[in-house]
Amino acid sequence: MTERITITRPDDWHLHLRDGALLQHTVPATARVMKRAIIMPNLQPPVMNAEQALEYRSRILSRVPQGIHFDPLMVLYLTDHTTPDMIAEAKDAGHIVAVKLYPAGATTNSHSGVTDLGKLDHIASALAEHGMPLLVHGEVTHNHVDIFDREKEFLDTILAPLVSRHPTLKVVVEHITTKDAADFVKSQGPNVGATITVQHLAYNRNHMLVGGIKPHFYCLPILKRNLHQQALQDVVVSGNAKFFLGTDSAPHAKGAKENACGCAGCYTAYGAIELYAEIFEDLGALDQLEGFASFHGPDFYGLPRNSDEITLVKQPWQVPAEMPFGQDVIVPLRAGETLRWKLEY
Ligand SMILES: NC(=O)N[C@@H](CC(=O)O)C(=O)O
Ligand SMILES: [Zn+2]
Ligand SMILES: [Zn+2]
Repeated sequence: MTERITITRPDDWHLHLRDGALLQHTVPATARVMKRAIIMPNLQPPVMNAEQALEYRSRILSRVPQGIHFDPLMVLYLTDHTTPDMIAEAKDAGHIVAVKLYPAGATTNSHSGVTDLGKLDHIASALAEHGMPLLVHGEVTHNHVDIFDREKEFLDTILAPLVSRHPTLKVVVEHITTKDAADFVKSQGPNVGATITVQHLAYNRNHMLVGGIKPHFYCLPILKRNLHQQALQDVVVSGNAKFFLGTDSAPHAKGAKENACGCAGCYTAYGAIELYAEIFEDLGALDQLEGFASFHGPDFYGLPRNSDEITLVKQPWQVPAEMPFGQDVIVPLRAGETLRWKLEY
């Protein structure tokens, strides 16, 4: 039985840090283990231009614990008013590596997102020209499309046509949840990749809905049926380099989750690599963890792989029932449960 694993230091290619007082919790939780993270721009108001992105980056850096080198990779939030010039400016500013597409109304703080998904060609061309990836929350928002079908519908009606019109555009399908998305990404060229979260590997909709509704499993895109979970597990076990670690750690205070209208998002950053290690071990694929967590992401983004390492040891520890979160508390994914792997400091 493996008791200890050492891998190249990982990065998180999809992370929500929030802002203000919450950064004192969220930044150290990720910076303890990840060298870099793609910082999602869905603040209120969103991070829409280079200046806002660099200001947000300094607020994040001011919360990095001493002695740790953490590099937040910033992202612009695409709105109906984003112009190719704003993209060029972001590229020139440095530290801004991608642009994020939220279909308006698809998820948390997406109301400023794109309302007409058919009008993205000028943005796609600018991104392709600058070699900047388009990161997508891949769900349509039409009322008549069932919430469990929204990812597939987005791929079929929006993304596949967009990618075929812009064959050199780099696209990351974020937090994929379906076999359809895994198959779509596999069928495309090396310019199309995907992030996969802990919760979509570890759970399916039964975990959320059988025996009582469990709001801490509610995230978007929503957990799907088990055959989709299985398809995601299969791609990570296969070691396919198009798929990489993106926690989508999306913290919301306990009261906002345990609510008649609960927010979407799971908080996993506190134990991200430990949670993935457990799943990979359960899948008999611990040997694939390093590629998924540390190689495939930088290779896709065209960034260097990290040069230092981390070690995980088999040392069971109990996840707290709650953690401090500004004036509030947060309930982490796997609250009160025992995790098998621990980061060795
Ligand atoms: N994934 C989620 O359920 N929530 C994210 C938004 C997102 O990534 O879609 C959040 O910001 O809370
Ligand atoms: Zn999303
Ligand atoms: Zn997210």
